[in-house]
Amino acid sequence: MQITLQKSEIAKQSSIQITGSKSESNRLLLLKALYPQFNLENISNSDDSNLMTKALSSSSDVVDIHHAGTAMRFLTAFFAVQEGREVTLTGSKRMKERPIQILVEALQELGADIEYVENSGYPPIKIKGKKLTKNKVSLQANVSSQYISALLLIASRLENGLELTLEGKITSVPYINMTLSLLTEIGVENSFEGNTIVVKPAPKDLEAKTLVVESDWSSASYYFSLAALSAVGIEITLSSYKENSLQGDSALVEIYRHFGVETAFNNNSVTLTKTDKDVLPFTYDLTNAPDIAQTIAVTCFALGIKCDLTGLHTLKIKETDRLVALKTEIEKLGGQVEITDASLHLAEAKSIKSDVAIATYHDHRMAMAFAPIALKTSVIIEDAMVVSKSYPTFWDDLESIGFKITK
Ligand SMILES: O=C(O)C1=C[C@@H](OP(=O)(O)O)[C@@H](O)[C@H](O)C1
Ligand SMILES: C=C(OP(=O)(O)O)C(=O)O
Repeated sequence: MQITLQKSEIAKQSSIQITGSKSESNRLLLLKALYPQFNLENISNSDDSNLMTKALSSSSDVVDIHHAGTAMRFLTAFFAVQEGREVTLTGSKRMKERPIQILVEALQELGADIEYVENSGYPPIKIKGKKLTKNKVSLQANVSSQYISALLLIASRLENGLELTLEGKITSVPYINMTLSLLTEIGVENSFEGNTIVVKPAPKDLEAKTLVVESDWSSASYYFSLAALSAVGIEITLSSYKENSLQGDSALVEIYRHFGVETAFNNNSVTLTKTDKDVLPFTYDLTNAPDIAQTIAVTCFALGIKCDLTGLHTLKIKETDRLVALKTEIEKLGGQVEITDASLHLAEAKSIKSDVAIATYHDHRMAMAFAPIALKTSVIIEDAMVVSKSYPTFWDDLESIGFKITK
C-alpha cells in the first residue's frame, strides 16, 4: 500500500509508547525457550519477534522466518542443538541473499550437522539437531555480530560452555555486549576480553525471574529525526526507556544533540526537545550503530547539511543494500550522495522536491527514515506497511502526533 504524507506539523507536546526492543526480545525469546522459568515483559510486537515466537514453538519440519535476520541467525544455532530434531530453516527471497556461512562453519566446527539446500553459504539450510561436544571455535567478526550472538545464546547449554575467538575488526559490538549482559542478567557467567569471549555452562538452578524489555531505540530514532526537523520548543516524550541502555542505538542521545535535540530522562521515559542550537556539518562512524544510518542521512538531508557517515560495511547485506537505496531515494528528492562499500557522503542540499514517491525495497527502515521529510514537504511512501517488520503501529503513532496521512 502506498501512502501520501502531506506536509505536516507535529503537536507542540506529544507522547508515544514504543514497543519493546526487537533485538532484546529475540534474544530473550530464545533464552526462554532454553530456560522456561523466565517471564518476559514488554516483548516487541514486531513481525520479526512474532516470527521468532512462532518458530520457537513450531513442530513443523520447515520453518520460514521471512525477512527476520536475527531470527534466521539465532534459530540456526538453536536448532543445531535440538537433539533429534530435523528442520529446514528458510526465509524471503532477500533472506536467501543474506550470507550465513560464517555462522554455519563455526557451528559445523563445533560438531553441528547443517547442509545448504539451495546455494552454498546462504539460506535455506537443513539442520539435524545434535549434542555439540566441542567448546572452542574461531570466527570472522567483521561481517555481522549476529553470528556471534547466535553462538553465545546457545553457549550456556553446551556441556563445557563456549570459548569464541573473534578474528578481524569486530563489528556492531554493542549487540554482542547486549547478548552477554542478558546472559549475566539470567545468571550465566561470561567474559569478553580482547578478542576472546567465554561463556560458562548455566548453573543447574537458574532462578526464575521476570525480565523487562526496554523499548526499541532504533524505533525511537525516527522521533529524534522529527524533533530535529521541528520548530524550536517542540517536545516529544517516548517510553519506556532508561539511561543505561543495553542498546547501542541509544547513542542517538549524543548524536542528535549535534542537530539541536536535547534529551532528558524522567522515570521510564525520555523527552526530546528541539533547541535553537546552530546545526553544522556532521561526521560520524556508525560501526556500533548501523541501524540508525538511514535516519541520520535523511535528517541531515532535510536540515540541508553536509554529512559523512563511515562504518557502514554491514549495510549492504541488510533488508536491502541500504547504501544504494539511500543514494537512489535521496537523489530523487534532489540531494547528492556518494557511496563506497562502507561510507556515505551527502552534499549540502538547497531544497527538497515535493510529492516524490520513495521506494522502500522491503526495508522497514527506508519507509520510517523518510517519513520526517513530511515536516518539510509532502512525500509518498511506497509499500508503507513494510514498517511492521519492527514497528507495526508506526503510521498510527505519527497520525496521533499530527501527521496528515492519505491512504
Ligand atoms: O543482534 C542484533 O539484534 C542486531 C545486530 C545488527 O546486525 P549486524 O551485526 O549484522 O550489523 C543490527 O543491524 C540488527 O538490526 C540487529
Ligand atoms: C538489519 C535489521 O534486522 P535483521 O538483520 O534482524 O533483519 C534491522 O532491523 O535493521
